[in-house]
Amino acid sequence: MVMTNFKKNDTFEAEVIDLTHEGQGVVKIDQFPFFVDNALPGEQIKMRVLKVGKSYGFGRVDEFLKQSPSRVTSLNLDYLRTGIADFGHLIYPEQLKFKHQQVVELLYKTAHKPNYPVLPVLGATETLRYRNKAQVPVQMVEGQLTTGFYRKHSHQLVSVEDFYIQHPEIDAVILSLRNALRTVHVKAYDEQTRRGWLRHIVVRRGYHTGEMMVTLVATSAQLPQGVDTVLEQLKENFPNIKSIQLNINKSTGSFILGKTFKVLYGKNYIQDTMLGKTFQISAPAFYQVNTAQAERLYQTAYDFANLSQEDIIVDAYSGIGTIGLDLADRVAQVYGMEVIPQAVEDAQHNAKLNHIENAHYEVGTAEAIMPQWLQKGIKPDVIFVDPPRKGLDEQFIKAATATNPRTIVYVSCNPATFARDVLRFEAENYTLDKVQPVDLFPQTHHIELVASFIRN
Ligand SMILES: C[S@@+](CC[C@H](N)C(=O)[O-])C[C@H]1O[C@@H](n2cnc3c(N)ncnc32)[C@H](O)[C@@H]1O
Repeated sequence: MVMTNFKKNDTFEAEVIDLTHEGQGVVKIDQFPFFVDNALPGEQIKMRVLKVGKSYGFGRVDEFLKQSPSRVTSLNLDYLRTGIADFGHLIYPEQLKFKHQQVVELLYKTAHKPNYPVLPVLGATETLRYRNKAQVPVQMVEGQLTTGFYRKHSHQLVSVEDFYIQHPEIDAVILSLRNALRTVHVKAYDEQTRRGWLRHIVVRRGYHTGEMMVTLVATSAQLPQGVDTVLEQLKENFPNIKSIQLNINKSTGSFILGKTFKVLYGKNYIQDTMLGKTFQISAPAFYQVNTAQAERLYQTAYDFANLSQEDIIVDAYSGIGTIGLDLADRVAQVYGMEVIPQAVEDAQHNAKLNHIENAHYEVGTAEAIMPQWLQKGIKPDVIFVDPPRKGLDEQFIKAATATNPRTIVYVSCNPATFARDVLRFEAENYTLDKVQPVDLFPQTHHIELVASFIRN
């Protein structure tokens, strides 16, 4: 019988038998599972019970009795506590094995495909300091404006100066800004009292160009005294900064960005290149955070598509047009759709910037626009989809498959929703062909993949 009369602070000696997809160790005491931070499979630990629920509990490591040879012992544990690097305690080759196994298991459990031959994960060369974007919360800690990251599942700020997986110039801008804002006594927003001005600092940096954009997310358009001088100094110290913007977010919710942007310095975008094409990226638009690995991801997507010069292509969930514009020279026409209007403006501008005349982008949801294109008689040979974490909408899948493309190439940042969508494509007579995970997020539990479906 499963024993459930555990109490807080009970201690047990146990072996860690597994890892959850978010990087917690799994321990079973009398069949009852506990999830334990900073514990790796194969490790023997003395575990202290923190919390007990009906069917599982949480524990913490009081002492390691035996550590795993795959453990990174030098990791600053704040990176685990905040989730900045929730796999950072595991050596990189083991991270890749675990991510591969996760995709195999999801295809088995959700899509009923035992032992699917998922290709080995394309690992990154740069496994640290690779992120081209930071979104850093700001809070008053002991009376001082502080930048850092929230402790997992909370809004309690842990002060961080070295963000470990972000480009060092991004960290330097955040630190310099924090120090200067302290000198002019800017107050961070307080979620309880709803007072204070600054909520987040968002920094983007083009991987190939080095161009930087700094966005201050604040509660009002009125700059507190001294901020204009701080920003003047910042752009002098960091000549790579080409854009400084203010984003107004008055809400009480947890969305980082509000709807209104105001340019304080320079342009309302920065530029970067991907696979040799130039892209304008505006503040609200999506741009993959690991450019080097995203280039390998897109290259794999093109290889899976077997493109020919006569092909008509749909680039669904197109963002600023990266997937469609990088391949436009190799095909007849590209049609893209995307829900964020500024991203579509970027895509249209990016087509011009790269002298591309055969790419057309529309604002709207993929699930609304794909049925319209079906009605209009657009007949794509290949459809690329790159949805957010929630995956594809059923209405989109029905309309997309009804246009009868020979191949559908699916770029996914969430293997769980991808596995669900595999069943939906199979119901419409498309068979899963190749699955290639690509690690865009070293040191974290996130995994990206590209897959192809072939018409039966
Ligand atoms: C993972 S990003 C991919 C963007 C682009 N393909 C790239 O590689 O940079 C997903 C994109 O889908 C957009 N999006 C979210 N929901 C959408 C929907 N229902 N219809 C169309 N686009 C949507 C987001 O704004 C975002 O730009």
